[in-house]
Amino acid sequence: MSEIVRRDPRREWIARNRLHPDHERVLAELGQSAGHGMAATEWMGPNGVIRKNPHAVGFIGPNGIKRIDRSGVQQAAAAGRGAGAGRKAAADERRQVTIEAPAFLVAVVPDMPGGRLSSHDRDLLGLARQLADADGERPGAVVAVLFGPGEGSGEPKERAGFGEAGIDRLIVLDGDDVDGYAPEARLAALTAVDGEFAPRHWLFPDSKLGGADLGRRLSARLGERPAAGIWQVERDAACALGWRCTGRGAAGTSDIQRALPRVVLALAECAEPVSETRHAVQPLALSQPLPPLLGRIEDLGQVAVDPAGVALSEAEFILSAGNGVKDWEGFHQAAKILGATEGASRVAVDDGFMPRHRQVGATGTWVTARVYVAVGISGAIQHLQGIQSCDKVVAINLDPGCDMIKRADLAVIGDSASILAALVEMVQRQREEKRDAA
Ligand SMILES: Cc1cc2nc3c(=O)[nH]c(=O)nc-3n(C[C@H](O)[C@H](O)[C@H](O)COP(=O)(O)OP(=O)(O)OC[C@H]3O[C@@H](n4cnc5c(N)ncnc54)[C@H](O)[C@@H]3O)c2cc1C
Repeated sequence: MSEIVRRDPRREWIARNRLHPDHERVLAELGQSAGHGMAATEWMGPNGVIRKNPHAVGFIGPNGIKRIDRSGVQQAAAAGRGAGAGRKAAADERRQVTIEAPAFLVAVVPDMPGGRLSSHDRDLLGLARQLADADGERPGAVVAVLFGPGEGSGEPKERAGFGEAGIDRLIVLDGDDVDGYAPEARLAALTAVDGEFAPRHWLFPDSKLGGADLGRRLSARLGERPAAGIWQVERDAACALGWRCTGRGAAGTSDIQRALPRVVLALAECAEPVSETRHAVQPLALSQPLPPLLGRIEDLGQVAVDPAGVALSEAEFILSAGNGVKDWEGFHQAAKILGATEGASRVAVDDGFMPRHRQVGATGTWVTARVYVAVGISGAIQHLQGIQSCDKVVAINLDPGCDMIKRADLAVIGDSASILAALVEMVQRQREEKRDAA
């Protein structure tokens, strides 16, 4: 047999094409995968020369600047999309960690928008783990403090991923008092937690969803000067708690370094979310029930807004139209019935079907919706860049091989007009049944 190494141009092409469904498998076969579904940044080529894969490091951020991918979501998702079984196996491979007698506690108060951990919450839990696990001899435990329905009312489905997010202990503070917008009651509840468990650190997401406000209130109550806008935490023996932090200051124009205080308000991407361990999520409870509080704020509930008036960058649910939409009346009707904000591909905008401010993508708006439904959009790289922060992507398309289907978490193959019509009919029927039942 000849010793000559034969090249396979097709496999090499797949190895270069990150969107190809077999990309991860072929990378692994060629020894260019770092395992756990992520592309390696460096490997040795057939002639002994070290090769670098510049694409494996980071992604383009919302402001167009290349960022380090701290979330691991893109790579994990890319790996998982091609092989659902692979993703399950990766999840099962996580090391189980139970911290029986923690040396200290790190408390995290996640925003939980829509009742689920957001990516910002997961970054924060990653930061909490960094602080808790720094001393292998005397590890701390990460305790998440949630406001919401108690354990007695059943385990919500969303809590299933808490262990994977890095939570060792869970305190659920429930009751009508802390429900909805109730900063006074929530502050009183957190003060009670502080009094009883005295966590070494309190971590809040520095976000407009509640964390920024609550964190500042708790700092004032505890008499601690908080560190806000934190994006990096590093060990520093010279600091009182052994850590130094860097945060955005001066209206976001410069970085400020200081010793890490007890109360920390951290930005998204402050740390990598937990990816290798699964934690115990043991329930913790206050020994005393929360005292009744005479609140001065009354939450009158949420105000319904017209989704059509919501800016794309703030929309949680987007129905986006591309060149594959032919029935525009049906599309607008579907967006109205589903309560979705409308988006569009550049082609739909250039063709005059949608206004320019509805364009999603590199030269349009970078969106962060929890659900993004792409109707008749092929998934050009410029469009995919604009939706990389979306939680769940649903694609409706005739072409099962298009890039949007590869990116999607759920794909529906078929004609956009008939699928949207069927969806509208189903939603309307369900609403009528609910009305009849009421
Ligand atoms: C510098 C530059 C910047 C750009 N910036 C952006 C940007 O910000 N945003 C952006 O979107 N694009 C941008 N583009 C354009 C981008 O490259 C693509 O051309 C564009 O996104 C394609 O739009 P589309 O997917 O709607 O259309 P197409 O590529 O034509 O895809 C139409 C899709 O609809 C499907 N389809 C057809 N009929 C049906 C049917 N009846 N039912 C269901 N599916 C159907 C097809 O299978 C296909 O997948 C940019 C391009 C350049 C060069």
